[in-house]
Amino acid sequence: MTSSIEPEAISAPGKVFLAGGYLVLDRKYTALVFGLDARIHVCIEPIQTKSGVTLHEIIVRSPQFNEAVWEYGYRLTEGNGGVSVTQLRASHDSSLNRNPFIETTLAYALTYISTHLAQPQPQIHPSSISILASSSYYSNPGTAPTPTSQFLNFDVKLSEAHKTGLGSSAALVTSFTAALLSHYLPRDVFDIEKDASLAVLHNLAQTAHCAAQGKVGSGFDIASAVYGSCLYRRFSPSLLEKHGEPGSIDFSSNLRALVDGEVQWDTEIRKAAIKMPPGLRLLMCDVDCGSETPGMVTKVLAWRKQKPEEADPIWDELQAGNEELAKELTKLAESGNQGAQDGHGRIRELFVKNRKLIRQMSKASGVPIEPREQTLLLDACSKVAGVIGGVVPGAGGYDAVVLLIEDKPDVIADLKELLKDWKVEQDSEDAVKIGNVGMLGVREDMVGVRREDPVKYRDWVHK
Ligand SMILES: Nc1ncnc2c1ncn2[C@@H]1O[C@H](COP(=O)(O)OP(=O)(O)OP(=O)(O)O)[C@@H](O)[C@H]1O
Ligand SMILES: C[C@@](O)(CCOP(=O)(O)O)CC(=O)O
Repeated sequence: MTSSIEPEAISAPGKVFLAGGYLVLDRKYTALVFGLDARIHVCIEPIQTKSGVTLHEIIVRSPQFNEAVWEYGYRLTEGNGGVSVTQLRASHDSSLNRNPFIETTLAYALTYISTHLAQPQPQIHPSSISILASSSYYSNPGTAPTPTSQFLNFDVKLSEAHKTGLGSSAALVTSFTAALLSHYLPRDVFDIEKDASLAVLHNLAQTAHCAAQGKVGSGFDIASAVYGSCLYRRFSPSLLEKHGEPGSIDFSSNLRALVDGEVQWDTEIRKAAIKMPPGLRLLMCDVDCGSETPGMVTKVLAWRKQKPEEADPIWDELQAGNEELAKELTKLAESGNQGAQDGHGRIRELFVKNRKLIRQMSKASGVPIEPREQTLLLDACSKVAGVIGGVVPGAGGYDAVVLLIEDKPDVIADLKELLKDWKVEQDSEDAVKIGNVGMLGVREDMVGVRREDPVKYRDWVHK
């Protein structure tokens, strides 16, 4: 079998989590996730070596950031342990600047690839990989190298970039995995246009992301990076507890069985269950102030365990509200926005009701999911004509708000005017000074992972 010697490029979308944060960590509940038109692109091409020279090296670059180059050596391990990856130093005394998402994804994807190539010595040729991200993933100002450039140069190190919370690691792991599989496997084994290959991609990206992230998430962000907007029910966490690590005995065959679905995945991804009605759109506002998701998750789950009698009714009511919201949006979309005459009354009510439950959850758990500052912001935005409703997305906190609005320039202009001088009153005891509130240039996009034309990235790849 021969793999592609042509460059390949793949992109995957970011996400906004409209409903079901915290609930979705439990398989009894679901989440409503929209993919966004902010994407992470990965372009891969072979490194040409002089004849007779055998290199086992993969170079990864993120050319929008300073010092963002990671070089890896790779080798097949004994005991069916798959491919192990070692980061190489640029020089003897330079320190390692690690990127756990790239390193882990590389080891998992190369291991899976090696199981499909000629045994006992699968040939994986050296390659060079470039990562390019839409500017809305980061709030740092950037400059366009040319007037028509699709991407910005941020001129900071990746560690200094301010994330806007659109799920950069999930979009990266998904597009990176898809680019490696498309490049190293023949089309009849992996073809991103085919459903069976999407399932392989989902399972592999989910497994690698979970390993790199420390097994904290529900996986909704990988599901939407692969499939786009969807109603999501997570997989059982026990699925990802037994495969071992790269280099451990039988990792290779365990991973192959897991990814190919020999071990049954119980994830539910329903694309048809969510749609955006024509004439409406999502709009995201980035609040220049961060929150720590893992710490919030730990606290909310601890409270739920301790006080199920308080938490369970909130979980059940929120789930009912979330399901109805998905149904209303889909019904409206399928009717071509018929029924919008009442100003989307039922959808408005559902936003209000769900927010009330989220505030109850915040108060009872002591976690600032919709803190007062965000309540004030959401209330003010919701009063702007043409705004149907809004929520704190995902885990909530101080990071962002997402609004459902009529897709009209006037509505956006009025919101811009409101946010221009937005300030939080400082009279409450817990007042956290939320910074500037900016609008992110993103909206929902139903499309998941897709193939791109590598020519688009030529200037960045050969920078
Ligand atoms: N352009 C990029 N190039 C290389 N690595 C990146 C890039 N963007 C993100 N990453 C990797 O993803 C990590 C950020 O992932 P993390 O899960 O913390 O945030 P996120 O997915 O954007 O946010 P959230 O889960 O809040 O939506 C970075 O530390 C880096 O390892
Ligand atoms: C709290 C949680 O349910 C959602 C987190 O969403 P976000 O990363 O804040 O968009 C965690 C998860 O599902 O992984």
